[in-house]
Amino acid sequence: MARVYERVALIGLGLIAGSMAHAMRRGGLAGEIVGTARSEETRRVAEDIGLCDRIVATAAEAVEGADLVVLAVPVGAMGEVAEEIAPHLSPGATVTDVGSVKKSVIEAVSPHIPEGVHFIPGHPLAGTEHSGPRSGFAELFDNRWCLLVPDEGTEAGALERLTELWEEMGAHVDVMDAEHHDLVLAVTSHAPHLIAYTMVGVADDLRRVTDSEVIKYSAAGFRDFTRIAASDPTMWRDVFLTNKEATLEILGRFTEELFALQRAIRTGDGQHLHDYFTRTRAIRRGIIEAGQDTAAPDFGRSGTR
Ligand SMILES: NC(=O)c1ccc[n+]([C@@H]2O[C@H](COP(=O)([O-])OP(=O)(O)OC[C@H]3O[C@@H](n4cnc5c(N)ncnc54)[C@H](O)[C@@H]3O)[C@@H](O)[C@H]2O)c1
Ligand SMILES: O=C(O)C(=O)C[C@]1(C(=O)O)C=C[C@@H](O)C=C1
Repeated sequence: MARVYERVALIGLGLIAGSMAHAMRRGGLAGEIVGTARSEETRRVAEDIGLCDRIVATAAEAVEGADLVVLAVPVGAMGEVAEEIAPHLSPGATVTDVGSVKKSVIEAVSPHIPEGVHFIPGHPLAGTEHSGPRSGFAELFDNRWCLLVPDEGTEAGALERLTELWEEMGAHVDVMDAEHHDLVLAVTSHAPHLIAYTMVGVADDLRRVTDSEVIKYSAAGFRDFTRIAASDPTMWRDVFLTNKEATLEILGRFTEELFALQRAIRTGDGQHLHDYFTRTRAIRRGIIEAGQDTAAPDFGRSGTR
């Protein structure tokens, strides 16, 4: 047992906070885990399944005496939660978040952080399409990256302690600046989600138009799209609204490439298609060879809200 924090407050009790609760329990990393969620139903479910040591009604109450506060709500709600908890934070406490976008969360949260409290934004690169208090599991972060976004003023000791927590929860930790984070994630996560949402929408429209069985007989690749497109609508609405610039930049590039491939198909330019697919295949093989294919196993959990 390696206790890293005495009292951890989890604000928002969904997939990520729930998985953190399970992972902290697995490693004995927190003296006490206090949780809160906006909805009474979520708090009741969390209470029923014993997700935390204590469930309280408000975020203000949850952070009292906590040496770590984790904001695990949709990115669009981070600012209002930070404002609510600010007067109740203990001096010397660390506030972190797990939001999928970093620049906008920093802009929304930082102004509320009092003097003497450390704010170290974070983002575990691990998730599923499920959400809610029942969806979390201890293994979610095993062998996955967690990116931390300290600034020049971040106290080394506070960063070390948060790094230790994530490592003890199974993750590899890297440090990145917010702007770079948002661009990288636009490529690796945000644009792919939008493409999946679009592809499933197109198939659904087609089914209505032709009355064919597009979805019933969908092949494996499309099934993967439907998994991704089942992700939480509120979370993803907020991701696109807050990572607007980087996502639009990547979608612009994506559209250009798509047009080039479309043209190659129309003109019968097999060489272009073959070269393109050879290049992308090499990327996948490179990832496997470098041992970086750390996709988490599907534990088949279903989520409720
Ligand atoms: N799901 C993923 O794959 C994933 C991965 C990494 C990071 N994240 C990020 O983690 C955060 C939480 O995501 P999750 O998947 O755990 O979500 P979730 O939907 O499972 O849980 C979100 C929690 O926040 C609460 N909440 C929602 N709106 C709120 C508001 N306005 N004020 C207070 N509480 C509110 C909900 O009641 C719920 O308890 C998000 O910022 C998301 O971007 C998600
Ligand atoms: O596996 C999934 O379901 C995910 O989409 C997880 C995923 C990702 O894109 O990799 C989604 C959003 C996050 O911010 C981090 C991880």
